[in-house]
Amino acid sequence: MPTHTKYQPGFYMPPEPCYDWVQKDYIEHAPKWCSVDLRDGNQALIIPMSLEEKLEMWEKLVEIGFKEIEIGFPAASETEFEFARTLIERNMIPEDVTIQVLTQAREHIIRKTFAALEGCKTPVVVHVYNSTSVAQREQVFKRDREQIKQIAVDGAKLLKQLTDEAGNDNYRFEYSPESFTGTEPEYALEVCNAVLGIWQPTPDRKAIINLPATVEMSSPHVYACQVEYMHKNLKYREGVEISLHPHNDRGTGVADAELGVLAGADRVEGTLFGNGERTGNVDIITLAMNMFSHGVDPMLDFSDMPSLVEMYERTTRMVVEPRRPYAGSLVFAAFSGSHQDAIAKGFAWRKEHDPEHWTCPYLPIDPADVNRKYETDVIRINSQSGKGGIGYILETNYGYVLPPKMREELSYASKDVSDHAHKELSPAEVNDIFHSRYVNHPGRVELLDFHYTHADNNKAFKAFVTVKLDGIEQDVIGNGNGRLDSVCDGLGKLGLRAHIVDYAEHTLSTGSDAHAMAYVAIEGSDGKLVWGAGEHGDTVTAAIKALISAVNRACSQE
Ligand SMILES: CC(=O)SCCNC(=O)CCNC(=O)[C@H](O)C(C)(C)COP(=O)(O)OP(=O)(O)OC[C@H]1O[C@@H](n2cnc3c(N)ncnc32)[C@H](O)[C@@H]1OP(=O)(O)O
Ligand SMILES: CC(C)C(=O)C(=O)O
Ligand SMILES: [Mg+2]
Repeated sequence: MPTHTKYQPGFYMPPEPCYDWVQKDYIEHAPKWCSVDLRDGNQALIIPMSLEEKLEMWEKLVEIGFKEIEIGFPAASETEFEFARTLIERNMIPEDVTIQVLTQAREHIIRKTFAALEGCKTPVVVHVYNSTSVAQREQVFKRDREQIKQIAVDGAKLLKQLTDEAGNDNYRFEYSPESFTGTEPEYALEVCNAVLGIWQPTPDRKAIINLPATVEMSSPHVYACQVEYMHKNLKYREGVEISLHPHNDRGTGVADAELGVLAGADRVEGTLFGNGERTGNVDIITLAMNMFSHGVDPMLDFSDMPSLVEMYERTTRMVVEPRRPYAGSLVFAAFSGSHQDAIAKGFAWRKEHDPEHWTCPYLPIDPADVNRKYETDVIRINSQSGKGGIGYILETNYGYVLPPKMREELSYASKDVSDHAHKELSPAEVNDIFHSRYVNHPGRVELLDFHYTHADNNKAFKAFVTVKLDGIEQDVIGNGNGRLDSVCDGLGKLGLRAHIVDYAEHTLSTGSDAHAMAYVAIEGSDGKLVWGAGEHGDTVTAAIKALISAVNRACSQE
């Protein structure tokens, strides 16, 4: 039987209070971003990307606007090494993009890494790491604090030496106390300061100290305190960029990054859609779009999310789950009635009152900003949907503006269909339900012909109507104050109930043929409303057809 008693918190709070970050309410400008898709993302795939796939992903990352990209772990495999060589030899690295490579703090691996970089003229970050956590010191390296610090120092020295030998002043350095979150903060600080002592960074040639939540071990506020402690105590702070590298083991990688930036970090390493080891690296798309939704320019372009999802799924063989923030197929979808109603009203309100800003209920951003479609992605119909949604679907897709009470009735009818079929209804299916129930509805009465005379300055109408009633042709004359009224009178003379309670009409602005739509409610034998709709090229015919549809439906209910 599994028991929680074998677990205990494995993290360490800083030795001094570090809570300044609490007083900041949002991130005011974008941090430096570093994509680690081609390294941390790639090393966690069932089948790592091929050279061609890495190249395609690289081009997309550049297009999105990443200025720092960890391209791989060149000592890991031939593909990784070749990828670095390909970018360099084919001059594929834009001048304003810095490539970054990862190496363990081991001599032969560092040397191989430098070999992969030979001849690179554009800026490079060489990123070296060793684990500093209590668990790894004891269990993996079996070395004490001084010895572990020495691994970092030796690695840092070798990076500096090889860079000096090659005369590469376009190289900068990054150090990660890997498993930082399982390391005592004061010890992590000691190791990082020892590394910085070797590199002696300056504001002109900054070093990067990366603080990975290699395994996320605590609530995000603890990580924020750890980051703030490093921010306040690191030596050479003016010459150091503090970088975050959250993973997502507890599901709060995004919160780690956001609080870590508030706590003083300058830079964030992460991946598209949170790809990466185990539960993934922090999702840079979510971080960037969270800023965007606060009105802050994230300096990354995610304006075509569907094509990004397509490229990512193809090259990594991973899946973007439907509820992945800003990107999943369902993240803008409203099935439930009250949400649909609020969104439809929000759209209308924005159009009329404040087209410049986005305050729509239930939608944190405008779906169009990530190339998602209002027509298909937002209001979707199933058994949880309501009249607001049905009205929106029919209006936006087909131009039908149903009277509110009719919308309500149609929404219950659609709900029923969806409930019994156990499926979502497409706009076309909703339209079919609408047509088959209401529009030009057949029954006992069929309109064959009509014409009018009018008198008293259009205040009195005489309708001459020819119908087939139960298959027998009949002529009837009706009088009334309006055209429809006079037809009602005529139908009444044939013994049909045709007392109009509600009426609406409009022309259809969409489509090549100009059409008219009319909606009529008459009182049924039980006093309830019976609706009908008529669609025709001519407004008056549409109205009479709507009336006859309602009459036919009322007859069939008697
Ligand atoms: C949290 C992270 O994402 S870190 C990045 C992890 N990514 C990867 O490891 C992917 C690429 N790695 C690889 O392809 C391989 O690990 C290689 C080619 C780099 C090295 O492979 P190997 O030589 O077989 O060694 P391996 O990686 O298993 O490491 C084991 C040895 O290195 C030591 N070691 C591991 N990491 C480090 C480090 N950062 N610094 C110094 N020594 C290290 C271990 O203590 C162990 O030492 P031992 O041989 O004395 O027992
Ligand atoms: C190499 C380091 C930065 C890493 O990927 C991690 O600690 O998660
Ligand atoms: Mg990582």
